[in-house]
Amino acid sequence: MKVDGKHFRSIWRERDGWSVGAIDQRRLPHEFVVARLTSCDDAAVAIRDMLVRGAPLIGATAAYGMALAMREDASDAGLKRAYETLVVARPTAINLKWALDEMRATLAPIDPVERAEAAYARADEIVEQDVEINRGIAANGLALIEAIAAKKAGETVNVLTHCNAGWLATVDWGTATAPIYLAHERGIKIHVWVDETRPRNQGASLTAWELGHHGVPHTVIPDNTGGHLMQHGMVDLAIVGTDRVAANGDVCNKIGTYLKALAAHDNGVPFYVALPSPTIDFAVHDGIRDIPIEQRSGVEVTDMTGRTADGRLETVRIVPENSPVANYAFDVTPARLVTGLITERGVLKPDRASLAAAFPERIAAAAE
Ligand SMILES: CSC[C@@H](O)[C@@H](O)C(=O)COP(=O)(O)O
Repeated sequence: MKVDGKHFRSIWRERDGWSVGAIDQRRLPHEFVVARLTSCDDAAVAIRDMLVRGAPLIGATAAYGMALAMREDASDAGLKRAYETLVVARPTAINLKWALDEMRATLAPIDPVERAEAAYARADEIVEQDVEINRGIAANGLALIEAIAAKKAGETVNVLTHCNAGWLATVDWGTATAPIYLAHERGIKIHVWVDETRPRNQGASLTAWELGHHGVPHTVIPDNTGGHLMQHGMVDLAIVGTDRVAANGDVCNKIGTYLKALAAHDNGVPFYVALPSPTIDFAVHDGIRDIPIEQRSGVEVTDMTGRTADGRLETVRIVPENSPVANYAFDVTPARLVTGLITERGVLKPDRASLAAAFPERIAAAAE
């Protein structure tokens, strides 16, 4: 998508042909800084420390991490070590394991001397595939927005989103934002309520940044505002992303998503989840019981970083010194609260039969 008129992706191969460039998302919205990853360890740290984040981008970074690892050591032991280093970088987004499994399936059967080249080629494919998938999500989600716009006879369509499931969380377009960007391109009047998304504020710092730089009208709201807006008819639909969808349609996403789904249900607001097929985990049958929920450092809760009036970046503590804090990074929204799953193969009912019918090849792979 565009940053002040110039097209960017969140990750790319650098001109040298082997190192990997990525926007350092820890620095946004205050500074636009590009990081250069030159080793498998760089990729693992970038994922762990959230220089890159968002389920599809985590997968893409891991794929390039495997390619970087194959330059260092393409032996069977090197392949195993790279897989094991990267797969533990973050626990919840299944796209990480999906991308690593894809890479390993490509690399394990071939001669080590060919592995580095093959790894870059497969990683590039994963990256391009992500963009294509998101274009599909954009087209399928657009139909939902167009239907609401038609009912509202040209009045602005108000979409609520949580966290950042935008182009920064993928390679390009985003998942939840893909239909929004396409609707905006098609001239539909659209406005986005952006949940700030405590504690890391991905909504306030990333979604607001990318929508603003692409020219999409939006308003940042504190996380607890959504229910009020829905009660007053100010939200036409919610679209969120996801880090893992279980085979039964349960949706794991950034902490707070569940509360928004409850508020949407109570107010008759359609609640959609946008996802690329690599986010479906057919090996998990009950999302609430079995999806691992990442717990992150309490510092993300106790401290906040921002720009001071005189332009300095400063971190301040907002919690009393001795108060314990908890930082569950994700929650699971039960399938019954989800209106539909916007995928590259259409808008699906959030249930086992619909997911299985749309992605039969993924079921077969999960059973192997
Ligand atoms: C298209 S990204 C979907 C999700 O990954 C997104 O909504 C989210 O929860 C991101 O969490 P994060 O902790 O910032 O990686």
